Amino acid sequence: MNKLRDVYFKPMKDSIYLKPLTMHFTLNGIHRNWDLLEVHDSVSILIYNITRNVLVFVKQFRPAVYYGRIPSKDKVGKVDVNKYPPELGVTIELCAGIVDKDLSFEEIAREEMLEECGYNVPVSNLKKIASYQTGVGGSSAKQVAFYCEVTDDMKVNDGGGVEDESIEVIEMTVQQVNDYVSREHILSPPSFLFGIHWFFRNKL
Ligand SMILES: Nc1nc(=O)c2ncn([C@@H]3O[C@H](COP(=O)(O)OP(=O)(O)O[C@H]4O[C@H](CO)[C@@H](O)[C@H](O)[C@H]4O)[C@@H](O)[C@H]3O)c2[nH]1
Ligand SMILES: [Mg+2]
Repeated sequence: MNKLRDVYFKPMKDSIYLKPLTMHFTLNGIHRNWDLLEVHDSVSILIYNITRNVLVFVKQFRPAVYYGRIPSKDKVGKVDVNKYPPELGVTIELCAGIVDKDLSFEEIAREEMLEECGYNVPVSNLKKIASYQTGVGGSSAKQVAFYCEVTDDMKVNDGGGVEDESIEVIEMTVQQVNDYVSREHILSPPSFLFGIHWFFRNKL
């Protein structure tokens, strides 16, 4: 259960995570500008626990999602968290992480599985399923998606992420995932949908 308080929005100061800039260019003889954000490349991992036949996901509060779900008029000043509870910003996602170290995509994926989900898995268990561009409007980067089968004896801690991350590890059966993705609005990113559909197509 997330307890949220003291929420307000301010313009961004210098960030080590996001670098805003404007690209100036001439395309087909027409001069144009495009505002964009530089972001990190990333990995995502679709985890399937073959001991109990469940898919393993992470559930977490996403500030950007929460922000997007509050009407503009109520974004001014302190946000009324009774009117806008934290659940508005809680997503279900694949285990995933940014490439912010000088490691291979596989090694980053291995680390994320351990930090976020508590599974200690050899790199050789990771199967690359795709590589694609995230975003494409305001920001874009490469994401490498992996599939990884795990067993209960690979679970060495509760997961939950590092430092101030507040991640809940959840498990869903194929039937539960099927019900979840049949909702009218799915509070999950496209990488999650991609992974699920890849699994339905290739593993069932
Ligand atoms: N943006 C930002 N602002 C802060 O103030 C800020 N303060 C700290 N951080 C740090 O950024 C890192 C983000 O965590 P991850 O490495 O696990 O990456 P994810 O956020 O899980 O993102 C992945 O998964 C998503 C889909 O599931 C995809 O869309 C992304 O492409 C993909 O990278 C953490 O170390 C966190 O401590 C901030 N990050
Ligand atoms: Mg993550």
